[in-house]
Amino acid sequence: MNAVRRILQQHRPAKRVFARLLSDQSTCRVGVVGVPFEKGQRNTGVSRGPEVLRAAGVIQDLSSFGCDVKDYGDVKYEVVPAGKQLSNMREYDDFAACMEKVSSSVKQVLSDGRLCLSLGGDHSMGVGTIDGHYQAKGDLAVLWIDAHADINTSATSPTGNLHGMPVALLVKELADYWPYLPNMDWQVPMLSIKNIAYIGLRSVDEYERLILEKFGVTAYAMEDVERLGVHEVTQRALEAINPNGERSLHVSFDIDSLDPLEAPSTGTTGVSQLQIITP
Ligand SMILES: NC(=[NH2+])NCCC[C@H](N)C(=O)O
Ligand SMILES: [Mn+2]
Repeated sequence: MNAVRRILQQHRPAKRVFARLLSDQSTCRVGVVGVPFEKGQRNTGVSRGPEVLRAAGVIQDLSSFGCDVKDYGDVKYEVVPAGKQLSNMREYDDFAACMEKVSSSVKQVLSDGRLCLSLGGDHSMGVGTIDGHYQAKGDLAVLWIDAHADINTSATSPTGNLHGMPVALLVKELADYWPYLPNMDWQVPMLSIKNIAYIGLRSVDEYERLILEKFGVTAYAMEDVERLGVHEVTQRALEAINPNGERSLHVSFDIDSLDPLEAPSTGTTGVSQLQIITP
C-alpha cells in the first residue's frame, strides 16, 4: 500500500483540481459503489481496484473536500449459468450477473439524491453504471475518456474480452448486431450513439473505426488533445452531446487513457496519453 500512497503523493495536483470543482457545489452528496470485477479482460488484480482506491483514501479525500459521502460498499453477485456458451464473449455468465447488480446499485445511489462514483474494476462495468444511470435519470450524455472505443460487438471483437464491448451493448443503434443475450433482459439499449463523445482515443480496432465513421460519433483522439488542449476538447465534446445542458452527464473514465508515467499498472499501456498537469 505504500506504493499507492507514494503515487498519490505525487498526484496532489489532481486532488486540487477535484477539490476546486467540488467546492463550487454547496451541497455535494456522493455515493460510492465498488465494482471488484475483472472478468471483462485477462489480467488478475484488476478487481482489487475498489479496495486499493479505498485504502488510498478516496472516501476521506472526498469528505475533506466538503462532500457528504456515503459508501454503499462493493457489489456482490451470484452467477446464474446461461445454459449455453456465448460465442466470443469470455466469462459472459459472471458479466451478466455482476452488471445487473451494478445497475441496480447505481440507480439506488442516484435515487437517493447523490452523485454516484463507481470504482472498478474493468471497463465492462460501464454497462452497469450507464444502465443504472439511465434508469434513474433518463436521457443521458456520456463522456467516454479512454484510449479505446470499447465498441466491439461479439462479432467484431478481436479478443472476446467484454471490456472491449460495453459501448456496443449500451447503444440502441447497434442493438440489432447482437444475438439474444440470456440473463441480460434487464438491459435494454437506450442510449443514442449521438450522445456519446470519446476523449483520448489512441487504439481503435478496424471495425470499431467503421462504426464510429458510419454514425459520425464525436471522438477526440490524443492528437486532438495535444493540438487543441484538454479544455477546448472537453468543451467541444460537451457541446456536441449536451448542447443545452439538459441531459444528465455520465463520465466513464478508463485509467488506460492516462500516460503510463501517471498510471503504470493498467493492462493496456501506450505512449503519448493524457497527463495530469499542475494547474
Ligand atoms: N477497456 C479497455 N481497456 N478496452 C481495451 C479493448 C481492446 C480491444 N479493442 C478489444 O476489443 O479487446
Ligand atoms: Mn475502456
